[in-house]
Amino acid sequence: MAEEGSALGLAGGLLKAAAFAGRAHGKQTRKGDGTPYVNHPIQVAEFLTEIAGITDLAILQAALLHDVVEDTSVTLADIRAAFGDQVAGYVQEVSDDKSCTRHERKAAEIEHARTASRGAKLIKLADKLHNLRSVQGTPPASWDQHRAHAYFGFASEILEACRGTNAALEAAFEHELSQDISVQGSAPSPGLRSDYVAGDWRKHTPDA
Ligand SMILES: Nc1nc2c(ncn2[C@@H]2O[C@H](COP(=O)(O)OP(=O)(O)O)[C@@H](OP(=O)(O)OP(=O)(O)O)[C@H]2O)c(=O)[nH]1
Repeated sequence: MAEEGSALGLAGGLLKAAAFAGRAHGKQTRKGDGTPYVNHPIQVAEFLTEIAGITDLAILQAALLHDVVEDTSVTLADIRAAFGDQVAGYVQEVSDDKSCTRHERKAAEIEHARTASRGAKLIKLADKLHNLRSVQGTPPASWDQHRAHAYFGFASEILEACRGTNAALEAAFEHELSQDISVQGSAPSPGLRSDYVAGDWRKHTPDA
């Protein structure tokens, strides 16, 4: 078996988590472009290496697995058994409670981000950065311009909650927030509205 920390050990650890996530997400697709859902956690892990310069295997594995407990039948105990306590801990930190309403869940997500570990904050930032790019490229079909602006506002609150974690990732996030969006033929306007006030995301995000 490859030694942990060796190049082969790191590659093996990453591939093990990617394969696990692929099996767990199965035929799930992204809401916007209908591509396999697993593309999202893979992209999140890539942002962490490419933009943030992260090489910590546990953080990268948790990025690959970050939606598995929230969105599939896999449990934290399964993650712990396959990847250990540290990875399971990060996944727990970034998993939302799907039994709550959408407003409760999103408010809790912002609140938890403030006190999350550095690893969990890195994953949150990369996760929302990819979602922002998805909204710009192919937003979920049911979203209008207001809903897209609401998501950018919500994401900006996640950014503020995670400030001071990684300068390059935060700069990429800020850049994304300032980019124009145009949904369903609306006139392009900066994703994060200049008059956005904390909590405004609730106005155009249905609670259920
Ligand atoms: N922007 C975008 N989002 C998509 C797409 N496909 C699935 N999603 C998921 O939809 C969520 C945003 O939709 P909302 O209506 O605000 O939230 P909800 O699905 O959790 O109720 C994101 O969750 P999240 O909690 O913000 O992030 P995550 O941790 O679940 O990834 C994201 O994961 C897509 O193509 N584009």
